[in-house]
Order: sequence, then structure tokens, then C-alpha cells
Amino acid sequence: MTGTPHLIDDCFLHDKGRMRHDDVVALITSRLGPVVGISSVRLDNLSGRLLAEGVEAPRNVPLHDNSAVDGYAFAHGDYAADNTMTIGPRIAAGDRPPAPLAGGAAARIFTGAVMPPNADTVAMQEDCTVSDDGMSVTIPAGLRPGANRRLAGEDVKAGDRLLVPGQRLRPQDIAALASLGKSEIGVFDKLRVAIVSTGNELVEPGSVAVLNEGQVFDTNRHMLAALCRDLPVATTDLGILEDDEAAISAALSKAAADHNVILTTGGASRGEEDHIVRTIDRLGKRHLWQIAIKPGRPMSFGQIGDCVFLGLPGNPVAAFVCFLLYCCPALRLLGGGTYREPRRYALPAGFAIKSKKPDRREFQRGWLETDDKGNTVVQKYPRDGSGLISGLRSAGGLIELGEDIRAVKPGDPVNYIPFSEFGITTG
Ligand SMILES: Nc1nc2c(c(=O)[nH]1)N[C@H]1C(S)=C(S)[C@@H](COP(=O)(O)OP(=O)(O)OC[C@H]3O[C@@H](n4cnc5c(N)ncnc54)[C@H](O)[C@@H]3O)O[C@H]1N2
Ligand code: MOO
Repeated sequence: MTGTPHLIDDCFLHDKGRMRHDDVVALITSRLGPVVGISSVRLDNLSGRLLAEGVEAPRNVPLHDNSAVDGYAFAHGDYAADNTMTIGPRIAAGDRPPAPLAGGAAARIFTGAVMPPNADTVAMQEDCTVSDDGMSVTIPAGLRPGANRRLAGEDVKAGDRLLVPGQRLRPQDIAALASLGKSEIGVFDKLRVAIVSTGNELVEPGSVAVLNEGQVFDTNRHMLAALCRDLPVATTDLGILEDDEAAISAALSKAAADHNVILTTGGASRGEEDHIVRTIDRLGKRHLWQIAIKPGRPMSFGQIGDCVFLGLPGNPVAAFVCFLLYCCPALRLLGGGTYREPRRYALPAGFAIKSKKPDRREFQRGWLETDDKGNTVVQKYPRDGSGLISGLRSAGGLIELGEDIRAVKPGDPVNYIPFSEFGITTG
């Protein structure tokens, strides 16, 4: 039973009156900073974590000049006319730094072994001929000075600034830390994020064999948890909440007490069954609601005490797109990370849009294709519905159509943002 229908308070609101995408990003990036502590974490648990301290190289890597190949090390100045040299000491990787070579001698050397101080060039063993008595080696002609030698400090010089606070540690950064001899380092603690879906129609996948009419399986909670897995956050699954203001209110205030962030989906717009925004207004503060974008217009931001509230729309595509555009930067900044605007690639459209509403920014689902002339073009998923997970699955990224665009012709440049810009790897 519903009461007399009411006109919503901004039913004539044009997208001009909604906050623009760039302003929302500016607000998030200018206001949010770390809300988590710092702990020292060992190398084997550092992947994907956000660095809390800068790292400078205490010494050169590699520490000494060393050989890049198995072969014979010699001083290029001694390169004999017949290219035959006496075989000197044998130096393997891990051996103590060798003594200088005698004039006209070549050391038998192995990959990674320290070069004798007066040797600067290494001939590969496959190119050399050793005499029958094993006393001398003929080196191929034409080796340039310094061939096959790796210089001390050629990877990293002592004092080089390698890593900066806020940086997300990738496998190659962990390699760099290990190469400096670091076994642990200070990183920001994981942000505690609670995820909840709201809606009477939602059913947990696996809990029933067949859906009743009007029911849908809860997709968003699982999609959001998977999106969070690529971020340095620890998630709590709060399950599905019914459209009941008291239940939503109780669950959100409890979650706010021991989480840094609450992520909800659904109930974000203005139907009388949409309780999320009203609940935030009552429990805390709502800072932003309604953005001039598609999909994702009813995205809301707020806080309950010290807990940040990010309210995503219920339509799965809108929830996914808003997560990338707004939750990713917010979670990263709150967790101690830095923000980088996703890179846009202006490429010709392989599609047409006859008419697009002005004053709002659209984020369509798309992918790159090669046209019959061999040019890379952006293709758009043909249907726009905000419930079509198929569009997200077909896509490799988002097509960004700015507020001023009113139509797109094939060949017009459009901005393409690959999903990898948000940390989602290709399938
Ligand atoms: N009068 C208005 N109606 C709507 C507006 C509006 O501004 N005024 N906005 C529309 C837009 S845009 C969107 S997006 C949706 C978002 O609304 P809600 O956040 O309130 O979402 P719901 O109404 O709860 O659900 C929308 C749609 O998505 C399905 N859904 C919800 N949660 C899940 C989930 N966890 N997994 C899978 N599917 C989910 C739900 O069943 C609905 O079909 O509102 C428009 N309406
Ligand atoms: O955000 Mo809604 O999905 O635009 O329809």
C-alpha cells in the first residue's frame, strides 16, 4: 500500500543542475587522505600494498662490475693481434673479487661473476676456441670495449630514489626492494570495507534452485567484492539487506563502528523503497548525490561518523562504472595511496550515436577493433541498458562521451579508457 504519489523535489532538474564528473573527482581527490595506520610487512606479503615510506638505494645494484655471459674476460687494451690469450684465473659467480689479470691473459669467467679489476670485456665461450692443451684461448675479432660486461650501479645507483610513499607495490617493485636487501617495509594497513546489497528482490546465488517471479540473484555484492580484490582493502560481506529502513539503519550504524568505508548498492534513487539516502541523512551526513553522468546518476557519498559511505546505484552496470570512476580513487586515497587520472586515448569511433543528451557525461562500454583499412577504431556495445552485464563482459574499456557531445559519427575521435587504467587486467 503506498500513499498519494508525490512529485520528487527536483523532477524538473536538468543535468546542468547536477554535479559534473570532473567536479566529483576533484572533490574526492582534494578531500580524501589516509585513514589507516602503518605496519611493517615482509616481502612475501607486500604485493599490491600501498607504500608508507620512500625508498632510496643504500648501495649500487649490481654492487660490482660483472660478466653478462659465460666466457673469457680480458682487458680490451690487451686484445692481441692474433686474438689468442693465455687463460688466467677461473672466476665463478659468488667468488670473492678477483686479483688483476696478468698482461695478455683472459680469465675463465661465468655469468654474474665479478670482473677482474683491469678487465673490461668478455667474449662468449661459444665464440672462442681453447687450445688442445687448455692453456690459451682464441677470442673472436671485433668485440667492442665493454662487450658483455655489466657495470656496477647500472640497474640502480646508490642514493637513487626508487619508490615513493603512496605507491602501489607491483611484483617488479618487490624485486627492486629485495635487490636492495630489504626484507620488510612500512605499508599502509588495509582499509576495512563493508559491502552490502539492498533490495527485497535480491536472492543469494545458490540459496534457491529457482527464482520466484520478481526476484533476481544478487550480482553486485559479488562483483564489488571481486573489484575490491584488486585493491589493498580487507572486505567484510554484510550480505543482503531488505528494503526496510530500521534494518538498514541498524546494519549501517553497526558497520560504521568498525569499518573505514561502507559500500552499498541499490536503494540509491528516490523511490519510497529506496531507503539508503534517507538513512545516511539520519545517521550521518550526505555530501553528494546525483551526478550528471550515465550510467550512475544516483551515486551518493556521505559519512557516518568517521566511516565513509559510498552508495552505488543498483543497476549492475551503473554500480561497476561508478566503482571504477569514484570508489577506486576514494578507496585508494583513504588507504594511503595516490591518485592518477585514468589515461584516455582519443581514437576514431567505429560506431554512430544519432543523439546524445548534452550536459551529462556518458560512459559507454566498448572495445578496440581493427577496421578494413587496418586502423584501430573504438567499437561500442550496441545496447545501452544499465542492467546488461553482457555489455561489461564484451568490453575492454569505457567510451567517454563528454558533456558537450551531442552526436557521434563514425570516424569522430572519442575517448577510450581501457579497464587496465583502473587495474582490471584483460581476460
Ligand atoms: N524516479 C526515478 N527512478 C529512477 C532514477 C531516478 O533518478 N528517478 N534513477 C534510475 C537510475 S539512473 C538507476 S541506476 C536506478 C538505481 O536505482 P537504485 O540504486 O535505487 O537501485 P534499485 O532500484 O534498488 O535497483 C535498480 C535495478 O538494479 C537491480 N539491482 C539492484 N541491486 C542489485 C544487485 N545487488 N544485484 C543485481 N541487480 C540488482 C534491481 O533489481 C533493479 O532492477 O534507478 C533508476 N530509477
Ligand atoms: O545509473 Mo542508471 O544505470 O543511469 O540507469
